Amino acid sequence: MIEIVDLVKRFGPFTAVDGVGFAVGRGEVLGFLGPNGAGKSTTMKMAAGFLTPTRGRVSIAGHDVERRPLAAKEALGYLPEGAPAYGDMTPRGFLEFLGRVRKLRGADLHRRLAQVVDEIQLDGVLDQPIETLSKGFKRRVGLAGAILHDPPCLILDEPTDGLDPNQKHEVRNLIRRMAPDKAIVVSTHILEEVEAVCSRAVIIDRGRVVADGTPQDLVARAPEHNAVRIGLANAVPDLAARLADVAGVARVVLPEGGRAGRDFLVLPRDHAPILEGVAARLRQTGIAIETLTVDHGRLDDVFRALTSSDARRSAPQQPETRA
Ligand SMILES: Nc1ncnc2c1ncn2[C@@H]1O[C@H](COP(=O)(O)OP(=O)(O)OP(=O)(O)O)[C@@H](O)[C@H]1O
Repeated sequence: MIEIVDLVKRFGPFTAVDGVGFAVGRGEVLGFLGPNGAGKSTTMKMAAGFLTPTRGRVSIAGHDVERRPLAAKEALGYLPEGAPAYGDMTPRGFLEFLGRVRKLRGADLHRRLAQVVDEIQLDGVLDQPIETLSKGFKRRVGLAGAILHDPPCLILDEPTDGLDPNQKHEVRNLIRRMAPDKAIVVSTHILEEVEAVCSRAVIIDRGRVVADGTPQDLVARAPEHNAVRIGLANAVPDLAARLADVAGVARVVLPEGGRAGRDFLVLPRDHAPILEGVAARLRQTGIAIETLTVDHGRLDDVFRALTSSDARRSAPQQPETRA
């Protein structure tokens, strides 16, 4: 439904987007991630037909954005960065205007408007000039405008930016509700949002795709994926040495904020599952265990490993303190 092929954007000598490509099918919510300045908004502007690519092409619901711009835009709802709107209009006037641009008329327009206003909870501010609304409400007006014509494809640039936690939750629920019959791209800096609503994540760094997979696939690349955390009732200073030769164990370190001699982080070699071996060795030693858990890894560790320049020069490190 949304197909982006080898997209490049140069501003003078600077390459902001450098060969980005991915496709999003119906029912998929793709989280588009990257650090500040990575090229997310520039990619989304090109995908929505608001910026001409230096190279590459985009198709929306089968329509080439450059060759069939009207058909492509009819099939697309786009929430740009900052959601620009006419400040002196009210949300009601603005959304009615957008609805008419989108060819909605009469009862259809009013039915759809009522539905969207209810979904995005805009009733309280419908008749207040947009320029007097809080940042969160302005963002919600933009989101209402993007989904008003119920398009099959959505590109949402940081849809929860500026919203309070309750509203963030509501907007994520709305995206989940819309997901089964739409193709959706959502850019965000909030990694928990990706795990909450996205079926797939693409990470870009300096204009290039550096990862593309399900959130679970990406988490499995975290340095601590399948590591085992041990908490002991009493200190056993030589436990690290006793675990060092368990099959698959790379090293044993003191976890961040851990208690020396009582807390241990056992890191596997190549994410090997080591829980059983570690547990068997602990049973043999007869040590009293307070807690024993497997780490699944965190998306933000993966994000940092793939996108920060320091991390790219060397493999992600655990704190150097030996347990
Ligand atoms: N019109 C422009 N002229 C020159 N450089 C631009 C222009 N638009 C964007 N850039 C540059 O392109 C790079 C990518 O910007 P972009 O806004 O796409 O990043 P982003 O990933 O959306 O960042 P953020 O997370 O901060 O919103 C940045 O270095 C930005 O300064």
